[in-house]
Amino acid sequence: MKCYQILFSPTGGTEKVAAAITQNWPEVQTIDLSSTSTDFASFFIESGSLVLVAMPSFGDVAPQLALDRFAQINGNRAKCVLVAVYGNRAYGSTLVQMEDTANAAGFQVIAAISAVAEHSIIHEYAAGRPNAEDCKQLSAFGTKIFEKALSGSLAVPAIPGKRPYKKSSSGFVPSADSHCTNCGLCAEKCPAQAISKDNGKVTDKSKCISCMRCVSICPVHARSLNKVTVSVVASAIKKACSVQKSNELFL
Ligand SMILES: Cc1cc2nc3c(=O)[nH]c(=O)nc-3n(C[C@H](O)[C@H](O)[C@H](O)COP(=O)(O)O)c2cc1C
Repeated sequence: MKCYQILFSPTGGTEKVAAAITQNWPEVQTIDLSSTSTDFASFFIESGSLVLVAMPSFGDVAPQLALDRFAQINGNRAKCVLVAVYGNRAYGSTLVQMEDTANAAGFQVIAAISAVAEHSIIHEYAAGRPNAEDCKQLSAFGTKIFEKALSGSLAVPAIPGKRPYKKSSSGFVPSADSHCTNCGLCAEKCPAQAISKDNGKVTDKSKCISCMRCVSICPVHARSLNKVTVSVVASAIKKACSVQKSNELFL
């Protein structure tokens, strides 16, 4: 069985979760939804394949940019596993939104997972997750899913989440301080092409999806969110984030 992982992982948490789930799968080909140079409509997924699709939850929904790119891939009736990764607050409608997109793109959803990873804005929430215990559990989920795919079962899992879902919205636009050397890495790696290639201090607010990739990859740590905004958000979600959430498998 041919295996794929279709990933949107701006700061690496989603990628870690996906790696744990697919640990015992045969060779896995990666399709990176953060790429700005890929023609996603050109992918041909073989019908017998098993495809993992993983995205972070941003404000209870999936990042629209990632959904739009995923929607271009022709699922060709391949079996599909949806993974929503979140920072220990909540994942809301993320999985059902991914389910609707997967079905419309021609995939057959046979499983879904919600998994916790370090919060990419408030790093003290879910710090260090997925940890070794998470990875062991996620890998066991992956094995169960692989067995279901091998069995040929197309039973559709009951996936939690509200429809209709709210629109994804952002608003946290990172800025660069005087340490910025204008190296261009953030502009090159920004999934939304929101940062000027000529001047790293210029960000197009209408394009920025607040994914935090630029903050996480800046080699001189010149990029950050407004500290007051971060502390307001941290207080607002503190209660919801204080109870450690478990990873969930819907099979
Ligand atoms: C703009 C934004 C919104 C987020 N919204 C939520 C949320 O609603 N619930 C939650 O638990 N975590 C939320 N998070 C945390 C991410 O879902 C989590 O850190 C995820 O692991 C990030 O994936 P990545 O490391 O692959 O980028 C948010 C993060 C960002 C940047």
